[in-house]
Amino acid sequence: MQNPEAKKLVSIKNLTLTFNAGKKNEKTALEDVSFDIYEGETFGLVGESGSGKTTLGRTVLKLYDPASGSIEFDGHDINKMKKKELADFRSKAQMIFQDPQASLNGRLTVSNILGEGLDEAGFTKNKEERRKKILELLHMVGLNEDHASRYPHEFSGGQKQRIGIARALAVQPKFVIADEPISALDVSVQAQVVNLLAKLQKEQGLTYLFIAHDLAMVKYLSDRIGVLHWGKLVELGTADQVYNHPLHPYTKSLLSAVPVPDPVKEKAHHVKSYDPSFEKDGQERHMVEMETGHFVLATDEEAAKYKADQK
Ligand SMILES: Nc1ncnc2c1ncn2[C@@H]1O[C@H](COP(=O)(O)OP(=O)(O)OP(=O)(O)O)[C@@H](O)[C@H]1O
Repeated sequence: MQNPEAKKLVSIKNLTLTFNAGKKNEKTALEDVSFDIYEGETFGLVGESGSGKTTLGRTVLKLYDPASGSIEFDGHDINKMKKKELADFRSKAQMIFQDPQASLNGRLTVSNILGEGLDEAGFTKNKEERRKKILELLHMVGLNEDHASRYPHEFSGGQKQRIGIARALAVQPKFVIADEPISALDVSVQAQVVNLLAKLQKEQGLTYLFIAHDLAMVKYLSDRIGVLHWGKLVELGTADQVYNHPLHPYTKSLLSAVPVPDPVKEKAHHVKSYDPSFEKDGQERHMVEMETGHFVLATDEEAAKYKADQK
């Protein structure tokens, strides 16, 4: 948590969710899950495929009804919200999806995709203002005016994800669930999208629930991490605690699948610095892609070692 005084933005209590309840194919996807997400933090949620991460994200956005338990957003139970409160919640809490292609309407231009969000939130009084806001959103995510009239299929995966991010931010949310936002992207652009998310969080004071199966990336992004295993939260702690002193055997097994970077032994695939550089503990770092496909953040000295090792 960046600020120990921060208040709870999302509070999940004893959440249980069952698909196909009472049927032969009944499946309890979440069981008695409780945790809080504080304003301004990034909460990383990790677990293997099928552990319930996406289901949890969707339930927090009120896309699924839990069997029991509660979810509070800004102090209000989302399952007891009245129409106006619910509409407000829907714009305050947004999602960025794993597959940017599938989450963007292919029949709309980028301008209309972003404009739709602005219209929904009632942020556009007239055409000129709408156009200006669309350009602002494009610039915010590193795109430009020329991109506005194009369709999603005309963009690369990384650019599509930038549009997905701009779409989520059009309604000025406080809370963003990023559900494996870089998994579908080419490894060479993953770090750029992560940097963009980190930059936007700083600029706009966003709170993130960052869902991933890769503990290595989550460690660098998250203030705290929760580990889901078969629908249960088996570990919860600061990124450092979970990564360096895991308590649960499942977390340990997840970690053993994560290669621990060793500049001497492990060869890097690319050594790249991005602008703005990734920051950790107040120090600028290089994002280095390892041969295993994982990323590590390296100091100047470490990056130089990786580079030398590549030759
Ligand atoms: N709509 C649904 N109907 C029935 N079962 C579902 C549904 N959605 C998910 N499940 C089941 O619930 C469990 C949790 O799925 P979920 O998609 O939340 O996992 P996940 O951790 O996000 O996995 P992945 O990383 O593969 O996306 C799985 O066993 C899945 O098959």
